[in-house]
Amino acid sequence: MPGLEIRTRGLVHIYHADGHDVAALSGVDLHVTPGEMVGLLGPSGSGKSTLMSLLAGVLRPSAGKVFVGGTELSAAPPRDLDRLRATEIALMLQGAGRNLLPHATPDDNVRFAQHPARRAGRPLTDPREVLAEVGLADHADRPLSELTPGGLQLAAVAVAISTRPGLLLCDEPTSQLDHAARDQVLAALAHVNRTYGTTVVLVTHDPDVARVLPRTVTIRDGRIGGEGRSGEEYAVVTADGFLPLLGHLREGLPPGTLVRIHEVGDHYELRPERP
Ligand SMILES: Nc1ncnc2c1ncn2[C@@H]1O[C@H](COP(=O)(O)OP(=O)(O)OP(=O)(O)O)[C@@H](O)[C@H]1O
Repeated sequence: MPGLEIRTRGLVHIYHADGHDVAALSGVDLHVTPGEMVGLLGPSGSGKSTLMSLLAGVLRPSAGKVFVGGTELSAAPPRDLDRLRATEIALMLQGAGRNLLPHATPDDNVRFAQHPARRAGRPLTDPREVLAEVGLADHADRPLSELTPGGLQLAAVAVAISTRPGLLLCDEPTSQLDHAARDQVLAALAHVNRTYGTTVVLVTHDPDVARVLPRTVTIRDGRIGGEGRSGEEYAVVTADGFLPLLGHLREGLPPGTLVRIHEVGDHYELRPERP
């Protein structure tokens, strides 16, 4: 199916654990157009995995809205969410093994992942063809134990794309892989994005991966802290008119710094008051 659009409005997610509330996301407004390939960056604990779970309909937001394609996930009944996850939205969890049946072959894994879509009568691609697309044609019938870490991750990609989803969400798909395997996994994701127009969102900590993506979104403290487009870094004005400082500016402008903003021709200058 064609790529799905993502829109979030004021997305807030609070975990309640051990009598504490943890605000993982504090107002995220994100728009991803159909067929985009976007990297999600940000320090550990900034809320990336939480955002992925909300985009997959695995979690419901505490406040705000999530739209994927024509569906408001934040309001959809569990049955609709189950159907979407079985057919149109694929979530690759961090760690290839969490996405695979350990005692089955790659071919069996793809076939198993296609089962709900098959029952729903959707047309499906032959598992062999799906595996060939990610470069695993020769490993279709091998036990998973014979696959390299890169091979396992490619098998997880095959499982994720087995129903030709419109949205592919990947949580750190290249972590703990050597450079060659990382590039193979990235190439497989880029192939799916280019060939089928699948919208791809992937979390990464790897600057080399971020560099080759057309767009990156950085999450910081549960908010969008900046965007990168073709190697250029941008701050993004929030829906309520705030402008987060980009990482390196934060160091020079500690909390409480008074900053004057001057309009100079076609641009603006920030002038901090120095004590
Ligand atoms: N199930 C949970 N219960 C309670 N708090 C949670 C839970 N999951 C995540 N958190 C907290 O929510 C915040 C955001 O976590 P999240 O996993 O979304 O961040 P992340 O950016 O994906 O981190 P990492 O890069 O380490 O995977 C963190 O403070 C984390 O401790």
